[in-house]
Amino acid sequence: MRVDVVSLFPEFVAQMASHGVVARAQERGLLGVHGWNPRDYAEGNYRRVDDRPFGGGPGMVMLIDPLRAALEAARAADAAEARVIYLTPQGTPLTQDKVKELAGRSRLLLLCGRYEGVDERLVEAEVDEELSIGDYVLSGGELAAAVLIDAVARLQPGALNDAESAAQDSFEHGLLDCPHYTRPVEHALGTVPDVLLSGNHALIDAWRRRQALLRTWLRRPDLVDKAALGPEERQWLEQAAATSPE
Ligand SMILES: CN(C)c1ccccc1CNc1ccc(C(N)=O)cn1
Repeated sequence: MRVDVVSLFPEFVAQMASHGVVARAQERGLLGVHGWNPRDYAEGNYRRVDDRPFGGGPGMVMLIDPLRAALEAARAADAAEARVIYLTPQGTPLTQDKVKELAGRSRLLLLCGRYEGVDERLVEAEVDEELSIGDYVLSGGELAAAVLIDAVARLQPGALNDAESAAQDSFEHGLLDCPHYTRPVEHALGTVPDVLLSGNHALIDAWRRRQALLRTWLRRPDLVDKAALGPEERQWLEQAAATSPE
């Protein structure tokens, strides 16, 4: 998968892509991340990339032409068609299902806004979809782009080894993850649930699934409704709900 990022701080995203799973995915040729700075395409000796908003008000708006030129340069760098995504608080909330859909594409072009955002005419002409990583405001779209890059990188076949993909699996089924424990067994902070020391993997898997279900039910009931629970899991939850102190 190729990801091009249009940003006034391309080194920001390149930095994030040079660590951990994303860096390894790049080393394995599973992913390529490329930055494009609109300032490199800005005219005039001040190389303006923003200007004051029509209608007045505080802040600045990103100019169309430097962004458009950066987008065109990014498109021209590879023959594959790119899905153009604008990261913005006004976007559709990003979910794991959307991440899975995007991870299957061959090319993404991420537009990162700064200031008060981008001239709407550029958005209408160039953007395929607007996505938000959550209901909060950041000083730029770069962090949101980094989140999206990380999430799609993990889903590239060959990006994760078996242990890491286990961590991925929990949310894959729309549930929260179960608790995790490691050495030592005895600690001032407490002990480890016996079942995890039993070596009985059927029991351990059942315990983990129930813990994930219980946590999801307690912390994110909205996810329980969406998760495709088996009849036995739904029945178990009803029992837990009946006995839970809540
Ligand atoms: C400067 N702002 C407010 C802005 C305004 C319009 C577009 C982009 C930005 C960049 N900021 C962002 C971007 C994304 C998210 C998110 N929730 O995905 C939060 N903030």
